[in-house]
Amino acid sequence: MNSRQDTPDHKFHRKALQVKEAQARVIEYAKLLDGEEVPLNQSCGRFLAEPVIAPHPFPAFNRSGMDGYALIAGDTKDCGQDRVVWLEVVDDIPCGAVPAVSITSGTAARIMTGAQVPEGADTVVMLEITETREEGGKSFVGLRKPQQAGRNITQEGFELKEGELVLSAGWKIAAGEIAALAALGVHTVKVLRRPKIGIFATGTELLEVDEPLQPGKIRNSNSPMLEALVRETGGEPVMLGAIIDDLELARSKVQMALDSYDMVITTGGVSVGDYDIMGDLVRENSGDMLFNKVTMRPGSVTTAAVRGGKLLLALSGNPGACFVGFQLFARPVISLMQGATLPFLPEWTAVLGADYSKVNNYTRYVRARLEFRDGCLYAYPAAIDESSVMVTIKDSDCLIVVPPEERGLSTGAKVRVLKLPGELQG
Ligand SMILES: Nc1nc2c(c(=O)[nH]1)N[C@H]1C(S)=C(S)[C@@H](COP(=O)(O)OP(=O)(O)OC[C@H]3O[C@@H](n4cnc5c(N)ncnc54)[C@H](O)[C@@H]3O)O[C@H]1N2
Ligand code: MOO
Ligand SMILES: [Mg+2]
Repeated sequence: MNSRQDTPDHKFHRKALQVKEAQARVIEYAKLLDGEEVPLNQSCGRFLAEPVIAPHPFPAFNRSGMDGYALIAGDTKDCGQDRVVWLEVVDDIPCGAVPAVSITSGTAARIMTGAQVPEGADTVVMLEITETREEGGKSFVGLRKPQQAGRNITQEGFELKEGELVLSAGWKIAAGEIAALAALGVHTVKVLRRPKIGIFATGTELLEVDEPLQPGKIRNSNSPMLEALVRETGGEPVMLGAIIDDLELARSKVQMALDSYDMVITTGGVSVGDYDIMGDLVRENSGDMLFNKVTMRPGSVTTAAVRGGKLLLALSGNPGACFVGFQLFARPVISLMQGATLPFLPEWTAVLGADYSKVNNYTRYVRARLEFRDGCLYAYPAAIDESSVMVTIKDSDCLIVVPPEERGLSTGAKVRVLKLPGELQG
């Protein structure tokens, strides 16, 4: 293990990358995963592995939009307030039935909303403007107003033609997509596999969440946070626990995780301290290293490496830095692996709701709360947002991007914000 005496100089000399450049380096390793069939009711939030083509028109038949009578509009041209035209009712078509006969001049069919319009009929007249009579064992429908052809009928294929592209590959499935797939009889869907993300923490100070507090120790809050973040991003977290600050242990854990999973995320031990073993581990095989410093705060020590084509993202142990590091680097990779086309956090413009005075030579990602007021979006920076602070992560729905060396920002300033996933808190 390192001691202060034998700390090599190069440990301190890190080349800092801009966030955009660091993101470009990691997303190169976001390889698209293979597809898998899932039942339709489990496909929400997944990305299609292949396009969906309509196997039949939708609707599949000319559909009545009203409860009424299907008839030929031309038959009603001589109608008037005092001139009722009577048509013989030759069929009764509830939803789900197939018309028994075609409509010819002088006849009509009683029909319900959603039922198949019979051949020959070119309009449906709603019940409310009709009258009926029985005569000689026959039913008749009477009309006092001329009707237009084409009314209250949805043509076959109005929404989708047979063979039409319904959803392209890479499309994210939500409720509307599920409705379309269900209507077309697509009961299993080929989606891209969820990436398996191995997660472990390093730190001799770490206790399990269910352990009683001990002097000098803290509970491992980053691992469960990362687990939730991976899940939120559509990945499948694989929890590999926490290890003490031991280089040998970390090395074998990283190797095992990279062999088994699509990507590995660690937290802790990436700075220059005596026990920052993850930093050492990545540096010892420096050919694999993508970066170990980024011009951002929090998370300047965020480190990434590639081994066997797989990405190892070593995030800081400081909770704020761990969170921001995930959002900027892990999220786009996990999203791209599933076929997402917009993998980065959406960028919005907001008005700063309170002064922000911290100045930095790196870009700052400030946790903030968004609020819509009078048609305007305001961003309120968290009262405490240091890298080591955990408690205000829960209060934030965005990260304000404060450019480097900005001389402090005043209330009312226009700011760029990265919108975090989820609803705005009330
Ligand atoms: N001499 C220097 N010291 C530090 C520098 C520097 O440039 N020179 N950078 C600072 C910055 S910036 C950060 S950020 C931190 C990064 O620390 P590490 O990533 O090496 O993380 P640790 O040393 O392991 O822990 C830092 C902090 O976070 C707590 N921690 C760690 N793991 C967890 C976890 N799983 N759950 C909750 N909290 C965790 C840990 O106890 C420490 O308090 O370094 C600065 N130092
Ligand atoms: O990495 Mo540290 O979070 O820049 O403060
Ligand atoms: Mg450290």
